Amino acid sequence: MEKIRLAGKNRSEIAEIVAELGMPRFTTLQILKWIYVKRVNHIDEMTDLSKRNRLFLGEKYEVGYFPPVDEMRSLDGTVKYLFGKSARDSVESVYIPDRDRATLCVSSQVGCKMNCLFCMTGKQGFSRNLTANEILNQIVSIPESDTLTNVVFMGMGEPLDNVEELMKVLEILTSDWGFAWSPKRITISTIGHKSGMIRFLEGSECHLAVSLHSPYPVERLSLMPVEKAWPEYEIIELLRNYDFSKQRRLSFEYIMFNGLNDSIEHAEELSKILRGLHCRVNLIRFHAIPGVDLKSSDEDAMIRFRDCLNRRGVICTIRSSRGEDIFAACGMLSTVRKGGTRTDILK
Ligand SMILES: C[S@@+](CC[C@H](N)C(=O)[O-])C[C@H]1O[C@@H](n2cnc3c(N)ncnc32)[C@H](O)[C@@H]1O
Ligand code: SF4
Repeated sequence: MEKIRLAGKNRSEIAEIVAELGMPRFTTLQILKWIYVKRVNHIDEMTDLSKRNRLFLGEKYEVGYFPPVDEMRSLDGTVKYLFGKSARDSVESVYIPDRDRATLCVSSQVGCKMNCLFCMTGKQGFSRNLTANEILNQIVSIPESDTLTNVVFMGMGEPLDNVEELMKVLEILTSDWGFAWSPKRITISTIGHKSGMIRFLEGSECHLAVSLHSPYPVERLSLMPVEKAWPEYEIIELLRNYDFSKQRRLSFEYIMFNGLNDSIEHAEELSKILRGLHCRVNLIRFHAIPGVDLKSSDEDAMIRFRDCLNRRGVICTIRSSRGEDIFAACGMLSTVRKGGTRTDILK
């Protein structure tokens, strides 16, 4: 029988297990420390639990961290890791070192329901949500885990479409019984999933990035079917109810498509719809994907767009592209290859 994984469980879930096994209440904090502070791999290593309790616990449970099954290293130091049991049920995470920062871009779903025109993950359709265990495992099980300064949910999937598991991971990362990280080290990127956004904004202090890509609803709809269910105007109005002027940061992601959304009129309209919001805009180069007839804007167009927004009082930066030689850049994560094996996945 497969054992239940302890990693990914929050304080109240561990307390329930402790009660179920008739262990003393203080064991909850001991177990949490072993899983999230010491990050041991085996229950046997939890040496301040009695031998009998370790035995009891080990009958049904395991710690549940597991290493990546493959990796690919870029010339610029970026590393792409693959997690999962089979080619069709895998996800990728990307480790991005940059001077004094080391960021991990994590996945939240196998595939995605949202079907954005320009996204490789969207093309593969939706398979399933990752569990809190599988999300957290990406952060703990890479060799560089101890050096991480930031985590961004910008890998495969829509994190707010898996909001309950996401919230559990955020609780573990930011609680003093867990990793005790500041929420400022964590950014969630969303297509603008309205109900998930409300849950996230009310229940955490982490940063939010919203993928916008056009200030014009009809144009956005042609790129992102989600515009129909959750129009950008509604999302922006919703965001006006929250305070982003202090610790918590709000940003908008904007992929620059040549001749489509990169004109000065677009920049002007964008500055209008964001007026009064404490936010910044990140411009992203489009990474071409097979079968999609869109091109990235060139450097000059991006600089013009950025400067126009900055002149209008909207802080705007151009995001540097990393790991392109190993297809680890934004939106290029997709492990599914028809009939592929795990070894061809990373070729
Ligand atoms: C892969 S998504 C995951 C998070 C979430 N689902 C979202 O859309 O914000 C992370 C970011 O990558 C962007 N992206 C997707 N495909 C891309 C591509 N081919 N080139 C550049 N960025 C892309 C998305 O628009 C989004 O801003
Ligand atoms: S861009 Fe985000 S929401 Fe859209 S298909 Fe890709 S992962 Fe899903």
